[in-house]
Amino acid sequence: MAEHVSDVTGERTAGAVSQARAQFLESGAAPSVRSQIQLSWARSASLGVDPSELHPVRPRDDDRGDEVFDRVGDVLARAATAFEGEPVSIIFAAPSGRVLHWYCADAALRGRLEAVSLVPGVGYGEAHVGTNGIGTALELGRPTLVVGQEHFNERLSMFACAGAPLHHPVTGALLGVVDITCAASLANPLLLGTARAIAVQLQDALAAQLSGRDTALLRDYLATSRDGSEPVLALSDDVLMLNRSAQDLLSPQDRAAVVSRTSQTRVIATAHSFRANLPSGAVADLSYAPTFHHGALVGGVLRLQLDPTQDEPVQASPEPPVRPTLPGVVGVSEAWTDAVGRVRELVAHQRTVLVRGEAGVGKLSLLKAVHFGANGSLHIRVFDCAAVGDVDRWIDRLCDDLEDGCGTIVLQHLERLPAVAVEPLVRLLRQHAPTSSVEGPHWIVATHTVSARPTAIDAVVAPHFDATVTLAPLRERPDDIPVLARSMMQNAGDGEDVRLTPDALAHLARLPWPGNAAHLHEVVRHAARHQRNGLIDVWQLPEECLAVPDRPLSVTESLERDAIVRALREHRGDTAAAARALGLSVALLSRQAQDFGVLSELLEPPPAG
Ligand SMILES: Nc1ncnc2c1ncn2[C@@H]1O[C@H](COP(=O)(O)OP(=O)(O)OP(=O)(O)O)[C@@H](O)[C@H]1O
Repeated sequence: MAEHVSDVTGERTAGAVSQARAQFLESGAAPSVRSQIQLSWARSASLGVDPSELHPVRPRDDDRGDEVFDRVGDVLARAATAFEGEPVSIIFAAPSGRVLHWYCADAALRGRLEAVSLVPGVGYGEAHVGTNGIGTALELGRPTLVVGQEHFNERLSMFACAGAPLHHPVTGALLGVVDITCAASLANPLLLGTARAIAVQLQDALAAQLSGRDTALLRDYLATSRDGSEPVLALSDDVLMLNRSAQDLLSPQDRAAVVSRTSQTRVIATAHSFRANLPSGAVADLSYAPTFHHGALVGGVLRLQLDPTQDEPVQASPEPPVRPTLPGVVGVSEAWTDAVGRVRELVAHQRTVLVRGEAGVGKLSLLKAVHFGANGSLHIRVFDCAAVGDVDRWIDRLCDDLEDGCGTIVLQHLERLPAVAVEPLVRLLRQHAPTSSVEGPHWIVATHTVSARPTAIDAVVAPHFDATVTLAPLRERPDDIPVLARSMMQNAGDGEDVRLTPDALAHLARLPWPGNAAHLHEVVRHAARHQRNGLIDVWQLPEECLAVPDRPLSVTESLERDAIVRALREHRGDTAAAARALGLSVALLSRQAQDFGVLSELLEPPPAG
């Protein structure tokens, strides 16, 4: 066997490497040098690296090295303090070989490093400067020591460099390299062990930044999609990963449908298969394997095949926008369209109208909508009866605006009118009635939130309006709920195409909505803010939608309900695990879940299918 001459400590050996290098530069071969150096020299020569002079290049910032350095920089800085006062430098470089950071407390060494441009921003890959601790470790993907004349470039032969690559703790992707550089005369095999130990510390720091749940899911995903030929997805509540084959195969709509369909069966803690019809018309066969972390279900990995008879996914057509009944409002129920028709007609005939209904039912929205001009202008002035202040001045302002004749006066929240303002307002309504036939839009309408018991407003003020229109609560016009929810989602998506699945829309239509449209609006906005893949299914709706209590809940009870729903959702219907997470007994959790009207599907995983 040829004697390898790279024993880094021997004088005689250093001379032999020098000779081998000269031989290589002359003949292109140097059999006596260890093979990894010989191959690196060959690569350097074929890349056209100059063996005598350095030509520093500054590679473009095309890798994610800075981002990685941000995450491990503190650990590296701490490791570097161990070398304070020593003539060594610790360098971190990106996968491209671009030096990102260096620590060097020794002024003389610093000067020598600067002389060879071994400084941040400069490329030290093999393609830039030939064989060296940074570039060759990156090329080989393993710790590498390069000493003195083993450097391809003569100018670097005064150094010894030990490079240890930094790999992603889960994916194994190359993220950079830690290099220790010192004078060649100080070369020591321990340099390599030290560089490797620092790289391990950095990798541990990266691992600590990953949650155990994510790591478990990622590991299963990588194991399943190893050869990359089969479409694979991994998903949990927070993560969605697709390999290239899955990305190529699925249109965004099909992708969202697969995720949605899977979220319904993810509560099942055993591997299972199912079929799904996709928006493109294709049929997908899906095999799902759950992932566990410390015994808890965290998500799972999905292998997918499209039915071979339908292998050409068709682009799904976009969901048609909801057509508003009037500008800014939608509704299809008879109750809604009747109310709109009556208000329009009364306003057109300059009659004073009182629009009654529960809180948040859409009284003001309806009045605004009927007053939108063709040019988008709004011809109303809203006076909030809850903010009257000085009654005389408030009535004066009302009169002025009526005389201006440039719009309808809306008295919002008439039920909150202070008692002292009742009589002056009644007087105004009486005076106003005869003038309502005068040309110009100057009539009065009001919104009135009804309460369980009649109030003074019902008895004293309401009779002075020409007509009353009552807008039914949402629970009495469930047909409006899906159109309202879709329209609200179109506006809440912030430019993104976010949708509620048909199941989610149907589920929303079954809920009682004590806060009416305002309540629904709040829920839609919350769901849009927390969505991850553009499609919101029943299980991604806010906690309150997954429980239907048969009585109003107190604030504390609502918080308890949310915690129970969250835990059941997180543990995929495993009541024992959810109870453990909440510190409750299973019996108490079940009792409370029942009391709060938690959907039974959350307590019993749905069957696969
Ligand atoms: N028909 C509708 N179409 C679209 N959005 C609606 C409709 N009805 C109500 N909304 C929305 O519901 C919310 C509440 O509506 P609005 O303020 O008109 O209710 P309200 O009955 O006047 O409430 P309150 O009496 O509590 O002040 C608003 O965000 C509004 O945009």
